[in-house]
Amino acid sequence: MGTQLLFIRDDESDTGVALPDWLADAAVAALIDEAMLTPKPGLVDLRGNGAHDDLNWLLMCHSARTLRPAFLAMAQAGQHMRDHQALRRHIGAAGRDGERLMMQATGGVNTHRGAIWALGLLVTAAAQPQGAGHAQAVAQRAGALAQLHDSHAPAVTGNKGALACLRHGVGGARSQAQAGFPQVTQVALPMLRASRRRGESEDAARLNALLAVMMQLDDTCLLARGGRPALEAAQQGARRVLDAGGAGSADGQAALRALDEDLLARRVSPGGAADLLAAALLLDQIENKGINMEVERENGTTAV
Ligand SMILES: CC(C)(COP(=O)(O)OP(=O)(O)OC[C@H]1O[C@@H](n2cnc3c(N)ncnc32)[C@H](O[C@H]2O[C@H](COP(=O)(O)OP(=O)(O)OP(=O)(O)O)[C@@H](O)[C@H]2O)[C@@H]1O)[C@@H](O)C(=O)NCCC(=O)NCCS
Ligand SMILES: Nc1ncnc2[nH]cnc12
Repeated sequence: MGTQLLFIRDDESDTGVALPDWLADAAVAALIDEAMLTPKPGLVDLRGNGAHDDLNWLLMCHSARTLRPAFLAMAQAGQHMRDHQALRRHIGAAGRDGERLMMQATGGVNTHRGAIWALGLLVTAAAQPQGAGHAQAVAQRAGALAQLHDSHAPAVTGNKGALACLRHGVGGARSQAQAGFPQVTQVALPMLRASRRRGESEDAARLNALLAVMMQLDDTCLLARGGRPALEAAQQGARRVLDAGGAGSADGQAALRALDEDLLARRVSPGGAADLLAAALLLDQIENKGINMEVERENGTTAV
């Protein structure tokens, strides 16, 4: 039923919180939930810094909170700006401001560049008053925004992800967004929900969603640090965990430990897949809110 719902587009939702504020809080919460999910292969989690010398989960959470004003600015623009080209330029500037805030807050460590991009586009699209609020529709609108040219963006970023795209002939974060986040809507969310339906714990469901994305994603974090061998090791290792029963089973947990050890030995981590898990957790919150509102409408308790 959730996929048929229209999202409430008023400035004030049922809880009295303006929609852009709610979306900014939801984006920050999704990033914190991702950072704290444990045990993730190669990534920062509650156990430690994974394959990263300069990261830990407290820094990831601090970075996430620092990004709230950037997500709020993007959601507010999505709610009020009707000219899509102008909106694209506006959120591009807000995204670059967010990157500067992140770098200041972390002392120059890249904690969330990919997440600012993905979740920034999604909060903008979710706040747009035209169109439906279910995950697929929000991701498609976000993809349409990502396809628009931002005339103020630097032609070449020189970032490691962009270089990895050129060297290995993959699309990376930019293509994933421009395609409407298929790894989020067609892989992560279905796995999250299927695991929940099977009665698995929320952590196991989220880990399974991460692993499902890892199996297929052209993750430029892995490519930049470890080339094709690292990407293939991560993809095959993720498949082995899921084939063994996933993060909720004893065999799956053993395979997950082996994958973690392999990625740590290679000093690589699936940072792009982690960002897309956070994007899935954000869209999950958005759809749940739509569903709750529909229930309240049916009960006659919320005027829409
Ligand atoms: C279009 C942009 C994404 C620009 O990206 P660019 O091409 O310049 O490359 P990167 O910024 O390097 O890569 C993008 C990040 O996206 C994540 N990612 C990787 N692969 C994918 C994928 N296939 N799909 C989705 N997302 C992907 C990944 O981010 C995570 O990794 C980062 C940590 O990496 P790490 O290697 O540890 O850190 P580094 O410091 O880079 O290296 P070391 O020195 O430590 O080895 C972390 O950020 C995670 O989030 C990629 O890194 C976009 O950013 C852009 O154009 N922005 C401009 C503003 C804008 O237009 N915004 C629009 C509204 S938001
Ligand atoms: N948990 C995490 N560890 C390392 N890099 C990341 N990028 C996004 N989330 C991450």
